Amino acid sequence: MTAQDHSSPMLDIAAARALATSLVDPITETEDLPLAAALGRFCAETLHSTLALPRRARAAMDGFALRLSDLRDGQGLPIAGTIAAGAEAPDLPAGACLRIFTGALVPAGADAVLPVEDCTEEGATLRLSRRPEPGENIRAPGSEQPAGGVLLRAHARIAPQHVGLLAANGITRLRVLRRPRVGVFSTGDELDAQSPDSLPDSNRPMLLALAAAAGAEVTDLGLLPDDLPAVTARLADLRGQDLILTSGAVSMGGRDHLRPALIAAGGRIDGWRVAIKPGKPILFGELGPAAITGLPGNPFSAFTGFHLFAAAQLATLTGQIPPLLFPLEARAGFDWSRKPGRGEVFPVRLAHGEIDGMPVLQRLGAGVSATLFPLAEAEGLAFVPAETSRVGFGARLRWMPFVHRGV
Ligand SMILES: Nc1nc2c(c(=O)[nH]1)N[C@H]1C(S)=C(S)[C@@H](COP(=O)(O)OP(=O)(O)OC[C@H]3O[C@@H](n4cnc5c(N)ncnc54)[C@H](O)[C@@H]3O)O[C@H]1N2
Ligand code: MOO
Repeated sequence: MTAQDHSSPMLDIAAARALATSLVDPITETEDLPLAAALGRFCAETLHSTLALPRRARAAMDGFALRLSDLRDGQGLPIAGTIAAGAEAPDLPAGACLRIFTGALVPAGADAVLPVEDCTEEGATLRLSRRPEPGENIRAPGSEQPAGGVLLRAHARIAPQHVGLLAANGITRLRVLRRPRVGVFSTGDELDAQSPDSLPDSNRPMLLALAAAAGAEVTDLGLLPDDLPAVTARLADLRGQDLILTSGAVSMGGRDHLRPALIAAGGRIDGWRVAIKPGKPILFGELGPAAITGLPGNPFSAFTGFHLFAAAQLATLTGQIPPLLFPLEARAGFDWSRKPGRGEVFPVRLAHGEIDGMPVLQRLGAGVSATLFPLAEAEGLAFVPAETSRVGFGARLRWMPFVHRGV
């Protein structure tokens, strides 16, 4: 595709996602890390448990370990002692019971632990208010985790619960993928602090933050000016990124230099423009070994473009299948008439209450892509298909909450 090609048809969302992800390859380089440094990283290999847990029978409640065959109706049991936490348990003496605490080793010979709530102590004698079931409140060896079970699959993102599970299995180091390297440019002389009517650059810090939250090692590549030779030279010099994100300069205007600069710098344009609102002017390309995704300049369009396409590229880089878009169902807590023609993404938050057992979403903002203000209170993004002309109160909606997957 050339930089002048304004007539090529717009991609639909699925085709654009497929194209975007086809431009990146899963990372294969790995590094070895201590468990404490692995949060948010992607596991390089499937980890299996080497132990069945618990290794030995342990009490599930504070109470008394006893042998069911010692119980006689109406008779108590002498309390022969206490099993201290962390201590080796003595054998259970014949005809007696032992005081035991949650997690302590069950003494050999005991086949139930009766909780303190179900007995009373009369001096050194235990009175039982009921007969326990065989095995009651005993965590049997291997009952919680099999040996050889999967602890963490290759490419899973390491979340706090994985840190706990691996620690419980005595794993203190693990092999993770190197982070995807993402460089972010913004474009436009109006963002230069020296210009007379300068605007704050919101997209670059936001895209750096989005990529970092998705697990990338991010590099701030700065601001590209509205000058074709200068943009070309900056792109031609670029090394060491897996994915380059830009915002702005990708539409039709005379200052929209990204496409010609990418070609002049030796790159390729693989796709341009997606049938979606907002975010139509978006570019998918390559620059040397890196993919380059040119997001629109309007800040909300850059934000949605990241969620729809760049997030899928990052998932692919880390060996994952990109998650489904808008996987959850909810009901509209608003009535909205719109112009059909393009699928539309808009910010939402959860309203109080439910309709037919489903969460209710409130639409935020007025569909203006130049502002991030509606995101102040947003909890996710919802989607309506191209043909929809009205979303009535209570209508079904698809949406995706903002979550940093797996962490
Ligand atoms: N004739 C046409 N004009 C426009 C079209 C079109 O199809 N034909 N598309 C419109 C749409 S939709 C969008 S979105 C914008 C996107 O254009 P660009 O990607 O080329 O973005 P810019 O023109 O560079 O900037 C647009 C807007 O966003 C502001 N901006 C840019 N970068 C940042 C940043 N890092 N932080 C904050 N704000 C930023 C910029 O100042 C402009 O206001 O084009 C429409 N026009
Ligand atoms: O599609 Mo633009 O991205 O409307 O704002």
